[in-house]
Amino acid sequence: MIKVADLNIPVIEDLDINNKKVLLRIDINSPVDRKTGKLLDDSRIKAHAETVKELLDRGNSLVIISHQGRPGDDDFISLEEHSKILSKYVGKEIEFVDDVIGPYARERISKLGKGEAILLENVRIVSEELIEAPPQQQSKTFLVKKLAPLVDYYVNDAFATAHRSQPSLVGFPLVKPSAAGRIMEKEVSALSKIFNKEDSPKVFVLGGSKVSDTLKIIEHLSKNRVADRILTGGLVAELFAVAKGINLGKTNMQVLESKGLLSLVPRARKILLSGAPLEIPVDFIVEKPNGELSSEPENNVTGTIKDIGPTTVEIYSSFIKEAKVITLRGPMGVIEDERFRVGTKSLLKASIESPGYVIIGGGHMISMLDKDVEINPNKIHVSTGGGALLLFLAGDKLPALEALHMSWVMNSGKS
Ligand SMILES: Nc1ncnc2c1ncn2[C@@H]1O[C@H](COP(=O)(O)OP(=O)(O)O)[C@@H](O)[C@H]1O
Ligand SMILES: O=C(OP(=O)(O)O)[C@H](O)COP(=O)(O)O
Repeated sequence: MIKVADLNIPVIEDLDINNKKVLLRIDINSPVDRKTGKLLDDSRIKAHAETVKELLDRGNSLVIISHQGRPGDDDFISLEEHSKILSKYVGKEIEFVDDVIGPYARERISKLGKGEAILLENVRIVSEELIEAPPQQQSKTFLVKKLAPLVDYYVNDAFATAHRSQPSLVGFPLVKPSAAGRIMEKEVSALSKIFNKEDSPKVFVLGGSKVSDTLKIIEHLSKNRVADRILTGGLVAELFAVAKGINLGKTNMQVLESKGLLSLVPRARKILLSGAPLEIPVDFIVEKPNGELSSEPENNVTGTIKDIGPTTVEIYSSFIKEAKVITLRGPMGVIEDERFRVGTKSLLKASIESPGYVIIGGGHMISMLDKDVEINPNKIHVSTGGGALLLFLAGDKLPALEALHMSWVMNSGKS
């Protein structure tokens, strides 16, 4: 059992999950190469292989579900490649089933033999999965009603999606005995130990392109007085620069507009006015229309912003050096292009070389960690989560954890 604030979260031992048919929700959402459609990083797949192996060793058969990307985005792809990589890490074939709730998937699940494991297609091809709603409502979705009767238990290992109240995360615990998987258990236990409210200064490095999510995170970090400094990069920084009244030039405004981000300017302004401890870059690496790269100050940007600039790296690194805990999520630039990895890599290096404890989250940030960096657990925690990690650290109750608690209360009669 793990305890998170007033929640009791059952783990595999609490339910004695052996020789059963288990629906296992994992998060193997990974960065995708836009040109080839291939996966750029398999850290999450490797991490979840551990839970898969253990459940199989306990004699269970597994129906594995996950999402990848969001409909409409380049990385919204099939899980077929994931199944091959997962098979490699588990050391046993995890058959890919090209269906989620249709007759083919249900037939395959019904015939699943002892010790077998299958991975269903990207659960977000079922449109219900995109809707966030309370667990009671999610437990009545087609997804839950079609799959739940075919399994004995539900195990949620998807810490990285624990902040979403979607059917595959919060619907099943209300209708099946449920437990947290090993990754969920390890993340929650490790983060609760590492992250003390009293340790300061706490520095957060927040970049990337999930701007709306990051605004929510910043609001929570700020409201709960968790962050001493928030260093912004990526599209998050661009939005705050605009909110501050800085002219980033026509091209960058067009980029923000095309991604629907300009509607977030009033919210970003409110965050700034509320006194959030927020820093924005003083310079950027930009790409000119002729392909030339240059470093430009924040108040004289002419090209397309692709990374934070060298002066920003220097200033941010000095804040990192003074921090007791550094949490990084979301890259500083367009890291798919090698030329724009310098900002992100430099801040990662500064964090690892600093005396503070380092928490690294989010698929893109993790993919920038050099493979030869030694991960000493007394110094670094590499989380499988990004948004979920940050909201957890900000003191939010994650819906997936709340649903597991509800399941425990319903099935054990204990609170
Ligand atoms: N200045 C920028 N302009 C456009 N995209 C950016 C910029 N900086 C970062 N990005 C994009 O952010 C994406 C990663 O962000 P995100 O998905 O939020 O990270 P995470 O893996 O933590 O979820 C990358 O695809 C990267 O290209
Ligand atoms: O990659 C994820 O989140 P993250 O980018 O915050 O780490 C999770 O798979 C959740 O994906 P979502 O933000 O599309 O719900």
